[in-house]
Amino acid sequence: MSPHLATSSSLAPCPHLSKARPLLRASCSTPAFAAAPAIEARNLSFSVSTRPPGKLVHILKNCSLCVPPGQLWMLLGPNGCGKSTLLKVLAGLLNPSDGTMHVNRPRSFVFQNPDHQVVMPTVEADVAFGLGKFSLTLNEVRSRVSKALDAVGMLEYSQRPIQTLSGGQKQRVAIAGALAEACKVLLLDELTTFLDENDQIGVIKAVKNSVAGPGEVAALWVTHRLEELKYADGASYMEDGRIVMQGDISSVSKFLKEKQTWYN
Ligand SMILES: Nc1ncnc2c1ncn2[C@@H]1O[C@H](COP(=O)(O)OP(=O)(O)OP(=O)(O)O)[C@@H](O)[C@H]1O
Repeated sequence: MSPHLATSSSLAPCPHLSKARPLLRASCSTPAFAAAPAIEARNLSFSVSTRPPGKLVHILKNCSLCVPPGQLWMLLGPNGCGKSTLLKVLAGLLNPSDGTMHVNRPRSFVFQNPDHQVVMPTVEADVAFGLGKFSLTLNEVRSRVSKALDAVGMLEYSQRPIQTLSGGQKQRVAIAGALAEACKVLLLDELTTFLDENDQIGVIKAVKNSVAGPGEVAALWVTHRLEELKYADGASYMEDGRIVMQGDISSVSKFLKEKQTWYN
């Protein structure tokens, strides 16, 4: 399942963005995106064919987005609008039916349920788990594990049994595992859904710290929670399979506030 790779570095503006709405600042052709984007999608569509009578269901419709390296972007939208599907397409877990994309490698997908991503008995062993495929010395493994755990604020937990961790701490260990493998893109699917407020903030801060580090990591974070928007560098808002608005946080927040006013 290899995704289509785009060769161009510019993004066409989203065709579904109303001209009356705030400026689309996620276009890779704007000066803010002078660096090559870490994630670039152009007019991605994804459809599935249902069982008899074989109707084609269009889940993603011409989605374009752009995330620069070293930034955290959020993907927002109501239930069922296609956020997780878009993330899975970007992760290479689903093949788009149309459109092109480029995602820096290695890329890591972190799932919603914290218990689905930790596999080893201790924190340190879990973060080191994926490093077996590289030819690293023991010292190199230790160094990568320590740096990754430090980035997510979990260094002091390195010897802890995994089952003693909270959900958010498990998420942070999963992110550390990706960082230890020098991942360039983190695709994060509603990580905070099952977490209490403390754990939620701990995970967001861990992701912020990961993208702020020297590795030029980019993160795309799917969420329902508007209060998480303030931690992001930018956001895309989806409805019914389309990205209808994207840009910096103040533009997206203003757009969402106006939208609430329209509905109330
Ligand atoms: N394999 C599939 N076959 C049919 N419909 C699907 C399939 N996968 C997803 N869908 C539908 O596509 C839509 C988008 O699903 P998706 O999980 O991407 O939305 P979402 O925005 O992440 O939702 P939520 O916020 O509730 O997690 C939903 O209506 C879902 O039922």
